[in-house]
Amino acid sequence: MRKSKNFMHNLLKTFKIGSSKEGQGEEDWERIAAQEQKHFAFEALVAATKEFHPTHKLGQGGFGPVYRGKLEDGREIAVKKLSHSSNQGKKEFTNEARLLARVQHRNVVNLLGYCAHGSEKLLVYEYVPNESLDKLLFKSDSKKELLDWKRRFDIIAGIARGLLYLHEDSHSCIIHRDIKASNILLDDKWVPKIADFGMARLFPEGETHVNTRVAGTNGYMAPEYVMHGSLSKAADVYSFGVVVLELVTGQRNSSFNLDVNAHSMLDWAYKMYKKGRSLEIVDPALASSASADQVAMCIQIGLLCTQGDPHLRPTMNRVVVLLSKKPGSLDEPIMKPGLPGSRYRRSRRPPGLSGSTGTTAGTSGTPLHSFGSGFNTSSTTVSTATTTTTSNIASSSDPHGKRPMQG
Ligand SMILES: Nc1ncnc2c1ncn2[C@@H]1O[C@H](COP(=O)(O)OP(=O)(O)OP(=O)(O)O)[C@@H](O)[C@H]1O
Repeated sequence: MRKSKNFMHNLLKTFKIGSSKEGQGEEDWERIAAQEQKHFAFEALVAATKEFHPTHKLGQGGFGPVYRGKLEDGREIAVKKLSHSSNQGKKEFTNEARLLARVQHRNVVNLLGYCAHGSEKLLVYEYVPNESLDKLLFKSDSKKELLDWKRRFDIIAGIARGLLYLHEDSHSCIIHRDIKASNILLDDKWVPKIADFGMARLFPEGETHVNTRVAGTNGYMAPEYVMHGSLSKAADVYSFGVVVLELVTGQRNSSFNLDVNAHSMLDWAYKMYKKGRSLEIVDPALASSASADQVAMCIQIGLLCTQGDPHLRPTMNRVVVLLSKKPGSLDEPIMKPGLPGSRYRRSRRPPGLSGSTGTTAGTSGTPLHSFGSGFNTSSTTVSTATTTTTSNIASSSDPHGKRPMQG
């Protein structure tokens, strides 16, 4: 479904994105926007957020604070306020407005409207109550318990559908460029919503990749993008694969420390998979809820998506199909994750060959806890890696682990 062209047009005009015809005054777009009910009066947002009261603050993004609010009609909203000081933020802010105005999908956060009031610029979203995935997965053990396997699997499937929509089904291809756990919001029914389109790019029709300056988050960026600025849908697929493995392991890729011989969670996951011990990487919090074959399938999908060669990664279309299939019919990941040094070098084994190496044990419906001692991941030892992974390449200079947006 598309949002109305008028909404898009008026939004662009509001933030002065693109060209605007001379002579069309502010009254014009105010009038049309009011008709569409997409333009929010500043006063309404002030009232909804109790004058942007600190207790209503949900967090601080790259371009400014986000506040929770309630409109007079009862709708709950999240309001992003552009910081006056941030030039970088202004660019991301307008980019987010421009791209989100084009999309509408169950798994993409819904932009309800916008407000420009003097120097104030604000975006108004549906409020997504269950916080971002990183807060649940990495920041508190009690919250982690809320994410049983069924929820995690549904989250994986939902993000996959949202990304497929952005890549293939919205009216032009959108590459998100910053898929990560903190940009996945969860609603009251645990439906995942892809958020934060500050760095997203519209992709030229007919192009398979473009070269661009690197901007993204450590631990989630594909090696060909980090090393060569080569951006394609496969870069989002890579980041998605990282999120899948983070959901399975409960470990953040960029700050992994369970195994001193592994450079990152991805490196660890791949090595354990190759040893046929992949169930040992599963988050202990999932012991009673996960089924081994479904978990094994997700590990394999995560590893397929994070292969160093972008051509070997599945498309999001393929991922959605794989997730809907019965486990056991997947290709083998034939290449290690995030290997910039051996870019495009293929294994002699053809893709799709399912050899015995690295396959995971499990029969249909077998609960994970019946696989015995596999959960003691801290005692795992693996051979010394000679490869460098994405998380080692990207420097970590800010608390968000985010590289600055350069272009
Ligand atoms: N629609 C929403 N509903 C509920 N919470 C939201 C919504 N949008 C954003 N938030 C919360 O507001 C905070 C800031 O979000 P924002 O997307 O601006 O930045 P971020 O992703 O945390 O950081 P960065 O910009 O560095 O990636 C986050 O904690 C996020 O969970």
